[in-house]
Amino acid sequence: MITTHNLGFPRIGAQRELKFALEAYWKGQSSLDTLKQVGKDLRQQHWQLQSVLDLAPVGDFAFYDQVLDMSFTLGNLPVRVQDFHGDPLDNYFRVARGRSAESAEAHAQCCGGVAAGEMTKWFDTNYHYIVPEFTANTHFKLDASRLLAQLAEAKTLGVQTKPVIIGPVTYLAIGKAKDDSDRLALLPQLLNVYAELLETLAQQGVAWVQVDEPVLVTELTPEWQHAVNLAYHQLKSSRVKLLLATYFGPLADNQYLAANLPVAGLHIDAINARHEIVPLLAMLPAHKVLSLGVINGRNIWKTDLNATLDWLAPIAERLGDRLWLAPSCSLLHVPVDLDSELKLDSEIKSWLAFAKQKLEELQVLATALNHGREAVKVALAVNQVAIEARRLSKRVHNPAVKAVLQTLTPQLRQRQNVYTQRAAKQAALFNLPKFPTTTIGSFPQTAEIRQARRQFKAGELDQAGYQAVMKAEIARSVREQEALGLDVLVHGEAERNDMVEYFGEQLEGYAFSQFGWVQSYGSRCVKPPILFGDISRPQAMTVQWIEYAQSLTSKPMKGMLTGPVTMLNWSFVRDDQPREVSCYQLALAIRQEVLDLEKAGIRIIQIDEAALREGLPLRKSDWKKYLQWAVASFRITANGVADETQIHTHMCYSEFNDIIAEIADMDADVITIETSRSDMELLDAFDDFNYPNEIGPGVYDIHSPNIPEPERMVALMQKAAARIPAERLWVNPDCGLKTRQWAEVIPALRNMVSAAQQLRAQAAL
Ligand SMILES: Nc1nc2c(c(=O)[nH]1)N[C@@H](CNc1ccc(C(=O)N[C@@H](CCC(=O)N[C@@H](CCC(=O)N[C@@H](CCC(=O)O)C(=O)O)C(=O)O)C(=O)O)cc1)CN2
Ligand code: MET
Ligand SMILES: [Zn+2]
Repeated sequence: MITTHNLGFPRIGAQRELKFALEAYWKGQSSLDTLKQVGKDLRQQHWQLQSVLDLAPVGDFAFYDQVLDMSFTLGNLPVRVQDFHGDPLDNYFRVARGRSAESAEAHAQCCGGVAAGEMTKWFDTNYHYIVPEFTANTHFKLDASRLLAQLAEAKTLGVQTKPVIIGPVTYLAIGKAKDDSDRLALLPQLLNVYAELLETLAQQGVAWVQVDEPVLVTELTPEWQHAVNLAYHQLKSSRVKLLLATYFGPLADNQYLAANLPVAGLHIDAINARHEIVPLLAMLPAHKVLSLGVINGRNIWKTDLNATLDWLAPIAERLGDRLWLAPSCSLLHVPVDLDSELKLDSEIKSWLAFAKQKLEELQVLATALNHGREAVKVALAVNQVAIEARRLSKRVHNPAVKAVLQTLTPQLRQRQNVYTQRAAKQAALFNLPKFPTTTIGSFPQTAEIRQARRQFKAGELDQAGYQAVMKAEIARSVREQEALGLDVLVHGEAERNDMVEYFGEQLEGYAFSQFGWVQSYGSRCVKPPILFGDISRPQAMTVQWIEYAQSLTSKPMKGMLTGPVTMLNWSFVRDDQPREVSCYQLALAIRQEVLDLEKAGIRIIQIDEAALREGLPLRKSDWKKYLQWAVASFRITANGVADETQIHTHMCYSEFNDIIAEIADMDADVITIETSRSDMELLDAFDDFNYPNEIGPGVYDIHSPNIPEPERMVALMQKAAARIPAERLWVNPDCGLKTRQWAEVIPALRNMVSAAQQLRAQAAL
């Protein structure tokens, strides 16, 4: 018999129950007990939904982040919070979110202000984890309380469980040595704690433990490969069986290593590494379980069950009981339940599967293999109809779009003249001061804005009423910016639910859900729009809003768009054509918007590519190909404008050293980037490369509620000016301000403008 299991379930809740419970608790509107109860209820519901499986995960639930949970399990808290007292969950939130010394919370006096842990994206997903911190003195100490409590909970409910933990090598690999010490030197000590953890679980009668080592799908140096070997040879004496889980890509060079580790089972992503499975069968020791991730855990399309069975049947024959089936990765990256979607077009809905539906698919596959396809004849037939309908649908294929794509010429990507010529014309037109100030686009998404949008969507507020509220917000943003004395203004993005979803809602070829929430970090979620067909732009998307904003001021108003690569990387995308084809289609659609903005007299246009750097393939050997079409797409979008029109782009959470040539090749007149947390070190890349165009290195971290001091921002800009000629520097925050409050934004920007004034005064000396 085939065993079915799951690697992880989305924990935010089908109606984002966890988000609302967390935010209520953080605002002091509910108790810790209430929050813990919500967590418990969600775990119970999620196990219930997974009861069709032979093994359900335990330990995949996290109140903020599963990596931070693991840090607590290993007793690896940053030094700055180690003497905290109070409830462990409060301390956990302090590490996650930081706390200012002025905070009104309990313990603010005795264990006061603390910086939040650094956040970075989890492999190539839009999920962000709290980076484990190490030093040469890091000492690990087991705290299994969370896992044991959840295990006990599951047992009471009669769930067949499989605890899930992050593996030791991945844990070290995704963390950061704060003192530049060698993280691998910590491995022997870390392994002792893992061994202790596994023994603790064995004592609870646990049979299998899933150990996630996604680092195996990246390029590993010999030292890291050796670490993998060392780790699992040391853990092999454990009394539990280990299922080593890899996902997000092929094992490639690590295949032999992974196949021969002394563990009882290996999980492979059979969506992204299908071609590796058959060769792997020959390599796999005869006793080992092979778990195949045959349902896509990163996308929302129905699985072609018949095709999957055709491929699986001989493998199942060969492996017998040793075959396990699962989604390719944790279902954290997909929404919970398609059944909640009552407004989604029924045809498109019939092509989709969310987490709950994916588990049902898994069940059908296992039944077909265990008992014959006859046993699930109806389910297979229904699936077949949906797969065929999608393949042939006229709504997916638009001949006009495909025809335009055939005519892409290199001229489309080329601006009329080089940067230096453009810059001279732009300087004459805008007449900006030195160190011009601007912001990245969004201003606070206030409760009023969200409420108006909710009422509009629910039909309680009509179009005119909604537009009036949004216009009032835009007017407020413009007023505030003028009062602050900023040089290049933005409209504030009040009308946008999200920088990606907003455009998805307006483009042909996209569908969007009501409840398709996916966690991005902590309590923050995104609802990735569903790119299902050929993309076109029926009408202008932003022009009216920007024109309105420009009408309120004589200062330049930046047009604000999301670029093609970011649209692609933060959407659920088609699996029936290469990503680059979808990207070029997006590029052409957004190019039209750029040209329409220009026609409307908007002379500065920002095209955000926040996800361009983040979308890099996990293996460096695949970078070149990706960057080639990603940069080409951006250039198609941006480069149709006159020399006088200034193109900005923006990227955040980025590291540029290894792709600086491609960033330069995007040829934006101005790029704004996140730099404040790295103390401008990031700019070394721009300096070494002799980056030719203008740069706005972020001078303050928008993730923190703290108000940045002018002195610190001046100092940061001076550091920047040591690397980049001052004539080419802009002054701006790290990223958009939508998650902040106006009460934080105003003083922060006031200080930023004051910093710019000081810099100008110094420059004039
Ligand atoms: N797609 C995307 N990815 C990104 C980013 C980003 O901005 N977008 N930024 C980076 C960091 N990630 C982030 C992800 C989400 C949020 C964020 O603020 N999300 C909001 C939701 C934004 C949204 O879609 N809002 C909708 C729906 C709001 C909502 O919850 N409405 C309530 C009603 C609210 C009310 O009546 O007050 C409801 O529907 O029940 C809207 O504004 O219309 C949240 O979780 O709170 C921020 C950063 C990286 N990845
Ligand atoms: N223009 C967008 C904003 O300011 C860019 C955000 S990048 C995640 O919110
Ligand atoms: Zn940003």
